[in-house]
Amino acid sequence: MTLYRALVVDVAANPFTTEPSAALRADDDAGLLVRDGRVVERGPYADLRRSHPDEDTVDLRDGVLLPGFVDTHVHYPQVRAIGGLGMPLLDWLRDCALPEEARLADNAYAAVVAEEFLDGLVAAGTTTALVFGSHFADAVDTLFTAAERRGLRITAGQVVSDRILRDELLTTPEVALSEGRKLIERWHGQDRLRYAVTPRFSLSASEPLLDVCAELLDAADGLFLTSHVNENGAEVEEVRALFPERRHYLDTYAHHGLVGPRTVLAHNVHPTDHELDVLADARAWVAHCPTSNAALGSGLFPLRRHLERGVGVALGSDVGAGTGFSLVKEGLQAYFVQQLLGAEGVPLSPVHLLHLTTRAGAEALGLSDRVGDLGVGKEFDAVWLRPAPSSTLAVNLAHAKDASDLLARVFALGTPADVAGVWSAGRRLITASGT
Ligand SMILES: O=c1[nH]c(=O)c2nc[nH]c2[nH]1
Ligand SMILES: [Zn+2]
Repeated sequence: MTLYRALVVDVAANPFTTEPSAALRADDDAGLLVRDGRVVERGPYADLRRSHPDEDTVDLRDGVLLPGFVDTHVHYPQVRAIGGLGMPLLDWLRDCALPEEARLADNAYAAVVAEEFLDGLVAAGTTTALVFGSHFADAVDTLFTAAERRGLRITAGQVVSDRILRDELLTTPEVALSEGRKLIERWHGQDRLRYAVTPRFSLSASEPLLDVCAELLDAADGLFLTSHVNENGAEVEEVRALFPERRHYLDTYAHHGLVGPRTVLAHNVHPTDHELDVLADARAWVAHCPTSNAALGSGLFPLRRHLERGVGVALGSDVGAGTGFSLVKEGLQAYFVQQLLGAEGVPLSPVHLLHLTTRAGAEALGLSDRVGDLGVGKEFDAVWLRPAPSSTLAVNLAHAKDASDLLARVFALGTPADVAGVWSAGRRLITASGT
């Protein structure tokens, strides 16, 4: 067993339904006793030390210990495609993302990209992610192999499309079914890995391919479905033209039985009220990706309408349209967007931001009994933020008046450079750069 000593800050209840100050749990000089990767006791360090005098202590008092971040939407083959600014979605896909994604046909290339991608997650303090895979089955296999080696909690799948994209990225319903089945058999439920059926978006998926997605979703218990929806005005119009019989964009998925409690759809910047009702009834989740939405000019996310209609929302970095792996940055950008919406926005407190970056993601991924906070019984997935001495963040942390104020300063100023340690199920993770 190991005893961790730190200022521990996490969220113990949903601040959208509980008073944020009551949802916040902040323990100064706390002890977390970890056995077999799980938190088995939490309390004042002095008490735990007294009752466990022989356990090793890891002293993390310099800085703050948070639950590992949960990224509910991030693209593995786009780690080298970050920073393509100045283009709307469909141009960005054509000129920036898809040429890079095509390179993963070479599995040696994919193996290097997989390590860069996982390094990016870990360096940003992300320990759990729902990952958009590659169009190439071998590259997806490579990602799972690398994630298993590191002990990260990854849900991912092969991206499938059979129209509109460049030829190398297209499959057929028959091939998608057979490759998907093999990947599910090999990886779903293996260690901390699970499979997500992943039509890229209905713009690039025919009705027969969406039928195959439904068939794959039935191939094992606990499979996830992830895709994109309602991201950009031109995209929504094109989907409408391609699916004249469907009521709206969401219906292109719902019609095939693809919208349920293990569905996570990215963006949803432009939903109709009926789509929000369908999502809420299905208990499906939306991955809000605020830096991506700003970078591509997709729009300002209507969080208030999602909350009022009962749709669950978590956060995604959406690398590479998003501007990096940091969920701290996504949290800050989510806050900015709601501020910019004025009376239509939801004023987000620092507790909301920590909730959106940790607990909400765990819930979206059906993992809230295991990760998302650092309570007793949860796995020790944690990120230790320790800013460089006399950095602006260090100065601000030293002058925070309470835990909520400290979180506000973390979200305003924190970057991956402040991540000094990351643990996944009690195991310390190391990146290529030595985090
Ligand atoms: O932000 C996005 N990134 C993508 O890679 C993508 N593909 C379809 N729709 C998308 N949106
Ligand atoms: Zn995306």
